[in-house]
Amino acid sequence: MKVLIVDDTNTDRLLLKLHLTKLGYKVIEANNGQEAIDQFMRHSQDLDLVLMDVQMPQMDGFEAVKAIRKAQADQKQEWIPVIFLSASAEEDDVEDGIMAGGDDYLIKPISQKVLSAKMLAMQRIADMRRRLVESNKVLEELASTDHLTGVANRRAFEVMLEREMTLTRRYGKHIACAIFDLDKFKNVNDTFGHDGGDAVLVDVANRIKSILREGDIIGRLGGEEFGIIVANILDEEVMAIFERYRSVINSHPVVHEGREIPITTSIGVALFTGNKENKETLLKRADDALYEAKATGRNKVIYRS
Ligand SMILES: Nc1nc2c(ncn2[C@@H]2O[C@H](COP(=O)(O)OP(=O)(O)OP(=O)(O)O)[C@@H](O)[C@H]2O)c(=O)[nH]1
Repeated sequence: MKVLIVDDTNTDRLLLKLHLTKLGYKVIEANNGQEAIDQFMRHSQDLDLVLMDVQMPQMDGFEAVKAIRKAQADQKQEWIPVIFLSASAEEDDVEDGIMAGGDDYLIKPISQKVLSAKMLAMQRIADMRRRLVESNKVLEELASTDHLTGVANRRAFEVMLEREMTLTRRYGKHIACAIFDLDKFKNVNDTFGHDGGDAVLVDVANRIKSILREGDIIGRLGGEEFGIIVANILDEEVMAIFERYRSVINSHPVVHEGREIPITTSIGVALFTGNKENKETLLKRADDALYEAKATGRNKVIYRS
């Protein structure tokens, strides 16, 4: 557990540090309110607890914690517990401390026994918080991943598309948004079973990933449909890039349980150049191009600039 000790009195700070280091905690220090804010911001990723003196010149502990809580909220950071340390045992001060964003309030001189017990309680909270952050990460990943192919699902793909469109509007580099739809996929399922169909979807996702440039994005939009975003693309490159994708998919059959499954895809592409268009209309243009590819024979790329 990593602890930030804030105290303007050197001896108090060093005694606390000595005690906590002996108990096995990692300690960082600050000797005034502003330094506490700076240290907090610098270490917020792995800090577990702040022990904050209240009476300090210039900026007192309450003010420092208020500023820390505000910065934390602005940057959507996790809550890190704060214990105030004060010589004042006034009830109003305890209340002010909690209102300022503290989680506990200890009265100086602090008994080592009480401090050790409080540290143990804070350790439990820190462990719980860490587990929560981990599970949130896993949940977030599950909520944004297609479970069959492991690529982004439609929701996550659309979020990334929106972000890429914002970047295009800001920096002017164009993006291509494409929809891939496997041809006659119903036949694949009918002939090779649902497992065969699933194996094709996984293989196709892997083939796309194998030639995806860094920074480009793949998602499964649903069924046998994938979305691709190619960033920083020039108008004259579009056809060659997507012909390459088409050929990596139809170059050789997918092998499932010893049987070969031939596969082709139709691709509709639309270019986004930073105009007022939104993601729905961009996807619609790609979808219209895809419809044209399907209607005019499949296994081809149709591009709408
Ligand atoms: N195996 C498998 N099949 C799926 C999955 N999701 C959708 N499908 C199937 O994909 C097929 C899509 O068929 P259609 O929309 O008729 O299109 P298609 O046969 O690919 O024909 P075209 O798109 O016109 O070339 C349906 O049979 C769906 O059941 C999936 O996760 N796994």
